[in-house]
Amino acid sequence: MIQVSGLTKIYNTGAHPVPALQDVNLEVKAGEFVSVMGPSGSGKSTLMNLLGCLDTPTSGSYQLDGIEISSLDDTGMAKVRNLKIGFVFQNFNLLPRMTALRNVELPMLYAGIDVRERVKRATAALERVGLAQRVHHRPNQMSGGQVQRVAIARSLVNRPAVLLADEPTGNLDTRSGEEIMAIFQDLNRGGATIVLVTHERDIALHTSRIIHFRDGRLVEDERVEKPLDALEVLKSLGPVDENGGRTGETPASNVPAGAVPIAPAVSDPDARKGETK
Ligand SMILES: Nc1ncnc2c1ncn2[C@@H]1O[C@H](COP(=O)(O)OP(=O)(O)OP(=O)(O)O)[C@@H](O)[C@H]1O
Repeated sequence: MIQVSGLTKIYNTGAHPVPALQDVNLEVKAGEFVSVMGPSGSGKSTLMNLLGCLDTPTSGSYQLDGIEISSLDDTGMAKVRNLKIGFVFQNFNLLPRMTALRNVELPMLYAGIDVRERVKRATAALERVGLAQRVHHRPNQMSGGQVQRVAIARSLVNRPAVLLADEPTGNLDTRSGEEIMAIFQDLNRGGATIVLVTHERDIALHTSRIIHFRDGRLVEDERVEKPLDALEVLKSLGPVDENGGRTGETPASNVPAGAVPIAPAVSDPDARKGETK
């Protein structure tokens, strides 16, 4: 799915060139769930910007889903970005005045999909992340975890080849972070290819492979024998309190089981039993 060879990015913006990425070779197969770790300044964001077609490398090759990205012009990159890549960011990047539904519709608007299909797909994506009851809410009417789930729904609607998530749990409390990881794990089990940047090893341990960066170089490619199961971790965190565990969060009991195909918002994983996908 992703094939990177000799990828190098040198920033020439200051007095001295900064080699942010140096000779990176990496393959991510379809259906893999990979995390990227490394100290601040090690090149993680630079890598994600290149993988996400938001920036061009100084040298090296990058193929996504069989397309050689380094040979594309800006228009070609924008097209690949919109159709092949789903982004999830730490700070959510939703439009504050728009409802969840409208936010999720946006990538399809840019892709020229008609309004009926947009609403249908956006509604289904919001249901998939457990937000059937929140489609007409705006971001400021939802908890951080819910807003991030809207962002994940938005990242899915164009059926991307790969999901790129940059610190998606960075602004969330432990439980909300686990709920987000439960969604990613469920998407991955359904076949999604996911690359996720995190500073937290506990989060990285939910993925089956951890790629470590240091000083712009890929220094270790670690296999995780038994990735943590987010639903199990949620179970170990105990039940949410009467208010859903945190201000503004949906109490799990308010989410009808039928509307939550993957049930990451439901803190009791047993509640998923008997559901069909
Ligand atoms: N636009 C830019 N212009 C100049 N230098 C840059 C630019 N973006 C990043 N850098 C430099 O490139 C190097 C790698 O930065 P990058 O943001 O990729 O690291 P990171 O691992 O994502 O760090 P963090 O965890 O703090 O986000 C750093 O030395 C950084 O200062």
